[in-house]
Amino acid sequence: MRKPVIAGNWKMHKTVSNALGFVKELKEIQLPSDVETVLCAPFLALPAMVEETRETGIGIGAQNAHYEEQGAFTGEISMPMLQEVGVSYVIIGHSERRTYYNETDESVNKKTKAAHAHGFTPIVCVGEVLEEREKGQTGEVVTSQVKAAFQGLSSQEMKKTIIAYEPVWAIGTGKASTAQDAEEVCSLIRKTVAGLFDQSVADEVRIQYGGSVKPENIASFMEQPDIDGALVGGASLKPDSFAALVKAASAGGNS
Ligand SMILES: O=C(CO)COP(=O)(O)O
Repeated sequence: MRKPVIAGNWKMHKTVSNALGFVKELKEIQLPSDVETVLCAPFLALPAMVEETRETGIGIGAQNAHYEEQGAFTGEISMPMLQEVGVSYVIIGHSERRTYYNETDESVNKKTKAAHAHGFTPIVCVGEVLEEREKGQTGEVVTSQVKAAFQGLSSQEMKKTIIAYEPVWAIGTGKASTAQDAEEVCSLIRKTVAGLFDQSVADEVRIQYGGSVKPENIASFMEQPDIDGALVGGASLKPDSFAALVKAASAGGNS
């Protein structure tokens, strides 16, 4: 059984005090223990969030990191820096970073390896843009991103990696993929992992859907056999909405 994993990606939202206020409110809500719960926050908020979530079961993640340990990379943050403050997850290859910050399949691969080398759980994002979907290239695009991202990983590293399938046209648009279309791609991703490694690795790896996930539509995604959770932007910014997502992903449902 794969443990469902719900991760909030706050993107460039929340000051340190906003972030702490969120966590304090979230701690007042009883969250199910059968769902892995992660908050990926701006770098500045991470140390305080790690402290505030100790012994809560809530994991804290960064939204990016450099693959080099240190060096002349003005403005960047390295994995050892994140490791020291107690961060456990790192999002890699988000489409916004691929689009605006020149993230490539090659840098995604290097970052994924670096994340494992420092004991993080990477959340590696893949997904097609609208034009690729319209041309019927979704399968081809996503397969090639998966192959490039995980080249050279050990089976153990692959099993620990979380893959987030985020069709770019569904991000922040309010137009989520249908659950069936998302399942089709997530199933293809799992088959691709089986081809790169083996079936037992593919059976363990967790695949999230991301793109306009809300408390109202998350159940339809969680019902799919190859979807093990969600990576959520907008709907993760308020504690009650985020908690509703986590509860809906529990085997107990959202009742
Ligand atoms: O990009 C996303 C999560 O990484 C999805 O964002 P939205 O949930 O706001 O569509």
